[in-house]
Amino acid sequence: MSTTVDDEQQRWDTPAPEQPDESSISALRDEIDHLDAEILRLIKRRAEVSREIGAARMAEGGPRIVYNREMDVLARYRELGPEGRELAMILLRLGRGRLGH
Ligand SMILES: C=C(O[C@@H]1C=C(C(=O)O)C=C[C@H]1O)C(=O)O
Repeated sequence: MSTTVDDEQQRWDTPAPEQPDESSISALRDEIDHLDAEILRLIKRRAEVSREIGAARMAEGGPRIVYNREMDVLARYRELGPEGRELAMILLRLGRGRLGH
């Protein structure tokens, strides 16, 4: 494909997209690392609480799963789209089994 004079002109006229510089990328990565640590902590705690409730309920002869509560959890993550549903399903699964195994 050959370039025309107009293409060349366009290239000069179009501002380069804003690129974060190295130091802002590094700061943003630090924020991601911090967020991941927090998310992991919260996920572990959620699984713990969920298993505690499940164990208490089963000790009283109740069911392991309460579907209407699980539907509420799925609805909560709906704003994230299909991935939100997957995420909610994973959170529910983590509350049932051994964490991370
Ligand atoms: C934690 C509970 O037990 C189970 C786990 C749930 C959860 O992890 O959110 C929701 C419903 C139940 O299937 C509960 O009943 O609230």
